[in-house]
Amino acid sequence: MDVLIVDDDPITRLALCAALEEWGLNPVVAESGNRALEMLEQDNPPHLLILDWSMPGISGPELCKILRARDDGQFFYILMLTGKEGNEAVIEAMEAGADDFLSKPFDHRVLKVRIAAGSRIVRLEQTLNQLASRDSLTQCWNRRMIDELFDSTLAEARRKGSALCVMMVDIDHFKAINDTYGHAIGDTALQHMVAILNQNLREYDQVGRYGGEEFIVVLPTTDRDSAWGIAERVRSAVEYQPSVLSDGREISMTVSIGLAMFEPKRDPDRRSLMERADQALYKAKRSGRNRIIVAD
Ligand SMILES: Nc1nc2c(ncn2[C@@H]2O[C@H](COP(=O)(O)OP(=O)(O)OP(=O)(O)O)[C@@H](O)[C@H]2O)c(=O)[nH]1
Repeated sequence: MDVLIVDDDPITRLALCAALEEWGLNPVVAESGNRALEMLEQDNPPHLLILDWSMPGISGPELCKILRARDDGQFFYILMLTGKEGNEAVIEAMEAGADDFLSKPFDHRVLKVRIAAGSRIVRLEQTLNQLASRDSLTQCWNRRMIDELFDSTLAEARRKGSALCVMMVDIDHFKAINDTYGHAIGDTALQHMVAILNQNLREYDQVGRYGGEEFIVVLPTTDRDSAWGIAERVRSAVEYQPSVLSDGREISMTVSIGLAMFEPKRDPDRRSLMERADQALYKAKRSGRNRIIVAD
């Protein structure tokens, strides 16, 4: 687990780094509150912080308040490690948003158990986050999360004037797979389908499970032609890569795809774009399945 040490004193930073490494953690350092803030705004920041109180620029308590006021849903466990001591300092630090408080000089064994307690809370929070945002069968985003990601991707496309496409992907005659092989094998087929999607999409494309066998894929910075290419790659991969069971049986599937491109004047929000993708999917189903239809 990454642990961010925020301290302006190089000796303390070195000592903390050595201790954390010894305890199997991965220290990351910032020499000021301002630098820490920059680092915490990047992707995948550390979620466990050891924070000094008095530093040039943003102080420890100020940094706590800034992080607690953010509404990006990121969780940080903050241990304030400071030369200050006494109840007043504890109260001030924890009112600012610190989760724990330790005075310098500190006993290494006490820091170790406090960090262990913080790690447990960070892991618990990560588990909760995973449960709340992922579909438990396929591990792609669940409906609530993909809606949220879709909204923010759409807002960004509108702001930057960049392209955005969405595809609704639905397995053809999935009921027949369940009826023929049973529900458990139907589940395996759904997992296979998501694996194929992940293999054929880019890192920044987002896949969500929208209903039983219906998936939505949000394709940022993608124009209609590129989106068509991606959709065709997915469609043919599903057709030609059957799900192989442990006993060697192969479950063949096909998918129908409805594709729609974001048009700022026409699409005030996610719903109208999805409706067009949905209508295109419906046409794909009605006109024979195993095909892609692009919305008008
Ligand atoms: N195994 C499994 N089946 C599911 C799950 N969720 C939904 N289903 C099944 O998915 C099937 C969807 O069937 P329909 O909506 O009739 O669609 P279809 O058979 O795929 O037919 P078309 O979409 O018209 O090609 C139903 O039989 C549901 O029971 C799931 O999590 N696991």
